[in-house]
Amino acid sequence: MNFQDALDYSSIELKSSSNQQRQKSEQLISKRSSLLPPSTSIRRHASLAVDNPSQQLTARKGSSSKRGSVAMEQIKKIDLDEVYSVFKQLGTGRFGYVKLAEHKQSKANIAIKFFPRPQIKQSDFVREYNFSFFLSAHANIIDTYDGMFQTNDDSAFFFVQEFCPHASLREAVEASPGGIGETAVKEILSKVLSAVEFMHNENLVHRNLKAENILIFDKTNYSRVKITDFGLTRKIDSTVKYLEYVTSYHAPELCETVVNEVLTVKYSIDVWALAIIFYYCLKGRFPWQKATIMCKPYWEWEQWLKRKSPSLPKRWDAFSDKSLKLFKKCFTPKAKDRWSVKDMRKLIVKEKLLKQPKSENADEYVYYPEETSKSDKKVDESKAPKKRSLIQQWINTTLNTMAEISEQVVSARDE
Ligand SMILES: Nc1ncnc2c1ncn2[C@@H]1O[C@H](COP(=O)(O)OP(=O)(O)OP(=O)(O)O)[C@@H](O)[C@H]1O
Repeated sequence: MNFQDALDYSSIELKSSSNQQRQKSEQLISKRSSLLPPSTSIRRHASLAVDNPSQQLTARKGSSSKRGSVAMEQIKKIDLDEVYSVFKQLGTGRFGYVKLAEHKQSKANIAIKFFPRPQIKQSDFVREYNFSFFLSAHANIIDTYDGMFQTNDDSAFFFVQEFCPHASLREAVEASPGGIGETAVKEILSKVLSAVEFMHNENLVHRNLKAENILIFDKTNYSRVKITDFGLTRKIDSTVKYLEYVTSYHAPELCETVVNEVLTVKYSIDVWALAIIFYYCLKGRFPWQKATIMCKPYWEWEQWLKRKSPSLPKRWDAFSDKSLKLFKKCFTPKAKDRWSVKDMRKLIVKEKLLKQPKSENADEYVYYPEETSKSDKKVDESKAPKKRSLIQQWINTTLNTMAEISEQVVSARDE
């Protein structure tokens, strides 16, 4: 079996045509991966990855034992240029950068994820490697090859992954500003949800699901789609510090940044991010910048959800009733009431997602001012008092919140 065969082999498991085979593969995978490592474990047979990635990948897929030693030990040093020809940068993030490289011996293209030292702690690198390696058993999770290394000059830790020759979901959506369409969404999301469901079954929460971390290997029919980046992955119910930044993917409970406080990790964090990805793929934009009442589109959604506002904002118009049901169940501020990934998958696979094919003008906003034609004006005038009162409500709520915050700041200062 050559390297490419080994890669293909890795993706056969959940892609077999019959359901029976698929169930069998799922059982096999879940049996193998119930041996997830403790967060600081280290594997001992690191040199294999450098010698021959195809052999070690095949070995890993066939291996029944995956748990390594728990002790921290010296990570093997490698002369990078001896083993790999390192080419262009594929991407960069907060924790490191990913480069395209060729494994000299097998001539296979691979991706190397670097973690610069001393900024990145060894324990963080080891944890990410372990999660990445052990989760690779799933067909919709990036393959990580066996072995943790550091460069000879001590400048970085690194591990090796399969290379995705195409772009991430983010680039795919950016290339289709009105959304990538219902068929593509079903294909992509069913695979992403299958991968996340697998993680949740293993009591793990990804915590960094976003379009950039969904890699598309096949742009024509989206048959190979994989999730990546397990740097923030944690066990369910573990406690973590609040992140220092907030993005459009973050649930409301993550946006209430409280300095020095900790947060308990829950599956509902992933569920919220997946619903954002679902919206983003279908519409080509995010529903809001941040899930806080200071952000008007989010505030409007919450008002509608709490039945304080009778009308759903226009930007939700294109979605079918079933999609709206999904949003109601996933975009609820009460984290414990949110749907599971399994519920999401069932609905997305089975149901109609959009009301009708998107027309160019169907989309209102989020960040653009709305243009009203003369014929629309009549209708708008009749609705004007309601709209004004909603805006007034929003202003009042925002002002009240700001007043509360400044009171807290003043009392904290006085103390
Ligand atoms: N195997 C791969 N093949 C091709 N491109 C990749 C691969 N792995 C990562 N990338 C690209 O590199 C980017 C950064 O990788 P990754 O998300 O793993 O880094 P990170 O530092 O953990 O990022 P973040 O700040 O999001 O946590 C990805 O968004 C993706 O576009």
